[in-house]
Amino acid sequence: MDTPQPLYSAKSVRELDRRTIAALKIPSIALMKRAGRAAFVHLQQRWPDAKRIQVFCGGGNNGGDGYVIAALAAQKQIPVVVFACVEPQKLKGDALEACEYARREGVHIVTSLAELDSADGDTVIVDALLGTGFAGELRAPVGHAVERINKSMGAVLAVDIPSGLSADNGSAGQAVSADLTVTFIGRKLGLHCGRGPALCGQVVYENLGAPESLLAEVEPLAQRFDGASVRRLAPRAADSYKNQFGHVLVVGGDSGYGGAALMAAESAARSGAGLISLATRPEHLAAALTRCPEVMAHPVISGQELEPLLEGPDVIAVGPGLGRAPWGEQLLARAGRAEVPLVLDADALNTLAGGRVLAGLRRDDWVLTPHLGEAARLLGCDVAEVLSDPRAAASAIQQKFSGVVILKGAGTLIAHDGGVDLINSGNPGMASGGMGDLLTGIVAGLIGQHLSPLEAARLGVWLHGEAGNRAAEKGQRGLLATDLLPHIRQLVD
Ligand SMILES: NC(=O)C1=CN([C@@H]2O[C@H](COP(=O)(O)OP(=O)(O)OC[C@H]3O[C@@H](n4cnc5c(N)ncnc54)[C@H](O)[C@@H]3O)[C@@H](O)[C@H]2O)[C@@H](O)CC1
Ligand SMILES: [K+]
Repeated sequence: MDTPQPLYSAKSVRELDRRTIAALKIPSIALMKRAGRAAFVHLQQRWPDAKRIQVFCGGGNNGGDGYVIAALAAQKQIPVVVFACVEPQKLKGDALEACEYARREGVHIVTSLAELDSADGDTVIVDALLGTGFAGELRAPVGHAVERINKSMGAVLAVDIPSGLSADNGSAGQAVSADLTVTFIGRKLGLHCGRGPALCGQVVYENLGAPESLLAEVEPLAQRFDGASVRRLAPRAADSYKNQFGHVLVVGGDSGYGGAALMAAESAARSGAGLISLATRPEHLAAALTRCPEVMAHPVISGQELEPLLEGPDVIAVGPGLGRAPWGEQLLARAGRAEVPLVLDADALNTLAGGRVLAGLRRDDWVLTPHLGEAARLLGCDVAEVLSDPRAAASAIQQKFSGVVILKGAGTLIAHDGGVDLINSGNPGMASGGMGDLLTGIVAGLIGQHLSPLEAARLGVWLHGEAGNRAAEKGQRGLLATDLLPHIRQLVD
């Protein structure tokens, strides 16, 4: 199993920069030249036929990296022009030195956007306006440059981070939308959550020779897991029997929402759970048994009828299609007190947020799986606030309710009592109804197979996204949640 990758704040990366310079015993301009060279190598690999390069340079060291890139392009006889957002005579330190280097290589520098030709499809634009020094809202002159980059026809390489994106939390107002981001020294959390995945394009990490051991010296904001670093299920013994792999009960499916509960039940089954029960409205029974006869479907019309069904299972998933009517509230009130691990989703979360049911309950053995809207309700804030710092929001929900919190998104965050994890898997085709129900079923199915709630959350999130990627090979638009089911089965072993 690989170790997860640490993800840092801008402040921590600046600290890593300092430590790297000290450890390598090189002047800071030498590190800047390494950064520029690394970015330029990736530019040439990605766009070997680039006819011209426009470099947008800011007034700090991110701009300095840009001047180095421009110098290297000029050395290779590639037509290159720099737009200096901050006049060169105002530059200081390494950025000034890098600018002089570019000048010595004959790079043409302009200080007004009007002097810049419009970039066509053969142009590569280098965004070196703002890096880890960016804070607050984007100020005016930089905003015009960002607008110009985003409206142009050229491909865009962002140096270290797309300008305007927060390295700390992935929030962004006006920001560069890049095709490729080459990031240095420490991976920044903001590249991987919130708006980050949409703004960065492909992300490439270059450590610029920084010793690996340095990374452990600085506290990360989160750990990034992928298929190689999540704990997988152990192979099954030849003499296995079904009771060893957990009995999952799914509770949900009020009138009109029967499919949600059934999809959760079926995905728990495809994740390898030994036995699956479903407690749902009587009217959904026939459809459930037709679609998936392996599921033991029970009709429930009141909380009382659920009571005996709570005795058998090893894990209970509550919420898919539960609705917010008294029927769902009654079921949640009872299931929420069951003495086995729980997975709560959808209207179970909305009802929990309402505070009338399970008020004040904190459990170490439950997994809450909110999307942005549900997260906002759980915290009593609006979605914009969750988006402004998704990691902080996931942590705040975990602190309020305990257990494991999966905040779903392009970079899904998993908050637990040991910190925050992040997993990037999946694709925009998965923005369709039913996908969350599958995740709920998968996580419950994995807990049934003896992973801890946290391990099940990690593996479940990765597996769900990966199944989505495989299913999307035939196209993202029109991808249905049930299209993922065969892939879940292939990935779970
Ligand atoms: N420090 C180092 O050792 C290294 C730094 N490197 C580069 O340097 C970058 C960090 O450099 P700096 O710390 O100089 O910072 P940046 O260059 O990222 O940003 C500083 C500039 O941004 C402006 N700025 C800040 N907030 C703004 C806002 N809201 N609106 C408009 N302008 C704003 C500041 O006025 C200043 O001109 C990294 O991202 C990386 O690209 C690399 O060269 C590798 C080595
Ligand atoms: K940048």
